[in-house]
Amino acid sequence: MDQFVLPDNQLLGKEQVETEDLPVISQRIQDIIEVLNNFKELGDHERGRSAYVEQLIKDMAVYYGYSEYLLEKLFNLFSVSEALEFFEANEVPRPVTIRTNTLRTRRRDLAQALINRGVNLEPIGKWTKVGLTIFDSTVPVGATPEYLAGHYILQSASSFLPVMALAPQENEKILDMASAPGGKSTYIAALMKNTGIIFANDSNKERTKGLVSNIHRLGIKNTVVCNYDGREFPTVLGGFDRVLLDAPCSGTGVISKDPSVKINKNFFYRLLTL
Ligand SMILES: C[S@@+](CC[C@H](N)C(=O)[O-])C[C@H]1O[C@@H](n2cnc3c(N)ncnc32)[C@H](O)[C@@H]1O
Repeated sequence: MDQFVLPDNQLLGKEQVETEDLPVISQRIQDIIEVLNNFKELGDHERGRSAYVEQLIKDMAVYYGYSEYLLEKLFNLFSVSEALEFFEANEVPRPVTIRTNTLRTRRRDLAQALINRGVNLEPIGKWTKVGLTIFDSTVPVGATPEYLAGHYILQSASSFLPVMALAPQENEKILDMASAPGGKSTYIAALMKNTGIIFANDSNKERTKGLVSNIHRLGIKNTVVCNYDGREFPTVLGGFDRVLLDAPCSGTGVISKDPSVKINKNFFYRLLTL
């Protein structure tokens, strides 16, 4: 690499006023990453590594549209190249995925029924026997007769994992402490084959409406919906075999669906008080 020189403040001011020239910024991001990966040989030791990181955060904030606040948090979590991969991945839309409701049908039968309706799909991967990825469709997947009959639920593949880790067993007593709209509770119910009992709780009454509607649509009979602040549970009811806590999150996992998370600082502050 030719010697890369960090821009001074005068040049930066000019750049911002004139254009916010994205190709220039993109090139500088690449250059700074290269310098940071081999700072000993390529870096300006007088200005130090932190000057490069500071500039990188500023450039990435402009290029990818994040607040500098969130970028700093992410840089504390990831290495520079991991952070770059994360930002790039968030620019690519995630495929729609669905989970077969095994209380109503088998994945093979569901796949065939949807293919017959013009849905282009395939199994998500070897790690799940219930998930399907939808590539495209001539019909709205949230309104097919199979959907309305509860043969599947639209659910991100990553949200199957906490339930798989919970590994609920038939006839157990399980608490899902923050459960609305019920993607995970209803998967737990399916794995328990509608036996035992699930307490599907959420502190937000309005959100429990969606939960109740999913429970009805998917034919679940082993679930009691309740509306407490999860922290009250030890005094409400106990003796659970397993407890799932899917607490409110920062939303950074759904940036590709909801780019407003990139600049939503308040949400982070609220999480700090949980
Ligand atoms: C990530 S969402 C849950 C998603 C759900 N587990 C699913 O798979 O569909 C977090 C939920 O926590 C609920 N929540 C927030 N604070 C809570 C509290 N103190 N007690 C119980 N639920 C709470 C929110 O209303 C929200 O529905």
